[in-house]
Amino acid sequence: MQALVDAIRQQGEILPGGILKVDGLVNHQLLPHLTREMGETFARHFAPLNPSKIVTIEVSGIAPAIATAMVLGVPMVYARKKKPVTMKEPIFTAQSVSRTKGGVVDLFVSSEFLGAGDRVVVIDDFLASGGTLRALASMIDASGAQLLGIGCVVEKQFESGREKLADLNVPIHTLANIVRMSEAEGILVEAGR
Ligand SMILES: O=P(O)(O)OC[C@H]1O[C@H](OP(=O)(O)OP(=O)(O)O)[C@H](O)[C@@H]1O
Ligand SMILES: O=c1[nH]c(=O)c2nc[nH]c2[nH]1
Repeated sequence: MQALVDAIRQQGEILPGGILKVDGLVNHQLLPHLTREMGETFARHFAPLNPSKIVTIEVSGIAPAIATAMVLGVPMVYARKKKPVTMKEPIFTAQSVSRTKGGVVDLFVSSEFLGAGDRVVVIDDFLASGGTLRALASMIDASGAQLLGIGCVVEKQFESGREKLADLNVPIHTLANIVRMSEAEGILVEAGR
């Protein structure tokens, strides 16, 4: 997605620990035209799989996920990181490591909104080590739903998440790919894959 690649080139910043800051378009401020195009692009890519639901993780996955769900006309469910009193049992849960806040986080999805018969496409903001998507995939599996594919806005190729998730046997589609980044070289970003 060329507009996203251009925006990352313009706004992306390298932070310590191999973190790419794109707060101006993905993780703090959202740009409607860019978010809409993300949704349209994911929807075009995954529509042939005929998903019944889009699943993501709060908080930064929500915007691209709802943009995709709106085009496809299916519900979007997001895994919560704190269990509210309203959440009905049984609940599917897993743990992941937050890359931007540190520490282990719990993920919760109620069986009220995910279960056997659901055909799921997962949409998230970042594919880095793949740990968060692994955790979400385990919850989808536990629910009896079928995982059809994974879409991420930004892939950090140098963290090899795609290879680590290969055993899930589902297509992974990303919109921008960070091949590598360093203070010396800057951010080498190309179209997703
Ligand atoms: O592939 P991984 O190494 O697991 O990294 C990707 C995850 O890291 C971020 O979550 P984080 O908790 O940092 O942020 P968020 O609250 O902004 O969604 C991002 O939203 C992905 O879910
Ligand atoms: O804002 C972010 N920047 C990153 O580099 C990253 N990696 C995983 N999750 C991330 N979130």
